[in-house]
Amino acid sequence: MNTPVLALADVTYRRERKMILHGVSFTVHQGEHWALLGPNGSGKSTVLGFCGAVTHPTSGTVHVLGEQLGRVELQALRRSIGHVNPRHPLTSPLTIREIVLTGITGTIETPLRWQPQPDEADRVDALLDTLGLLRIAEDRWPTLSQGERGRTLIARALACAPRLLLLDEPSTGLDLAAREYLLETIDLLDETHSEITSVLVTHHLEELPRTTTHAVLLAKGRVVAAGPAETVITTDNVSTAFAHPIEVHRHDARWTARTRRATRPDPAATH
Ligand SMILES: Nc1ncnc2c1ncn2[C@@H]1O[C@H](COP(=O)(O)OP(=O)(O)OP(=O)(O)O)[C@@H](O)[C@H]1O
Repeated sequence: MNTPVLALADVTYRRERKMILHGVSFTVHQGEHWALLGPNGSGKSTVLGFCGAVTHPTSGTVHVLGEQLGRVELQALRRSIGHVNPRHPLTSPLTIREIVLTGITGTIETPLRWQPQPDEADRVDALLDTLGLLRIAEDRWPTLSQGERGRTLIARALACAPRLLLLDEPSTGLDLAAREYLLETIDLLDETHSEITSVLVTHHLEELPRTTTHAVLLAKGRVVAAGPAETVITTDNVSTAFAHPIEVHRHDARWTARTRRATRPDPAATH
């Protein structure tokens, strides 16, 4: 078996005397698409911080792209990781094309006097095309819809040709049509960038792309279940994680969740 893309083994994380993660373990292999699920405060962002080589665990081990955190220069490792953060801290009114180019420089703004090489410009154009942004490539960030911003940030994350793509609640703030377009775009990456491994964080099962292969369900800093999506995202596991009776359904590779209603006597039934 190939070296895992991510391997968390018995990871704990403590901040200001508070235990945030208690023995989290899961392993991600190349080409898999993982979802990190759980209620508010369950530890999803903290786990994503390890996946992105941003934070070190308090104990346990984290291997990212074969390197153990704590024994490797994080900056170098991060160059192989594309991170889609909906709170992208851009302040200047860059165009979509300029923003995607900052994925190559690894910066938020365009570096002074930096010009892309012809092959880099071509790569960015190809990404703009894949993500349906070529026609509006000169539109500027402040004028973009949330959906256009989401797709721009995915193109930016892919510009450095990453091996691992992290998507932190990419559907936040999107209307129904924009969410569906974004999810279709993420599904398309399974064809256009089949070598990429991804981890997507969300609270909502409806926001899981069809191409999701695996999931980790967290609650209060512990793993409720981890593994193939269809064995993890079940009525029982989701109800346990969210401490609420939730009924989970899967149809056409998409998930839905709603409160499980107590069975009431059928008034039409005869006794
Ligand atoms: N630096 C910190 N200091 C103290 N507590 C922290 C720190 N970072 C996170 N926490 C706490 O750790 C817990 C897990 O936080 P985390 O942001 O990882 O959860 P989450 O599942 O991503 O939540 P949400 O869905 O609300 O974004 C929360 O209770 C949070 O308040």
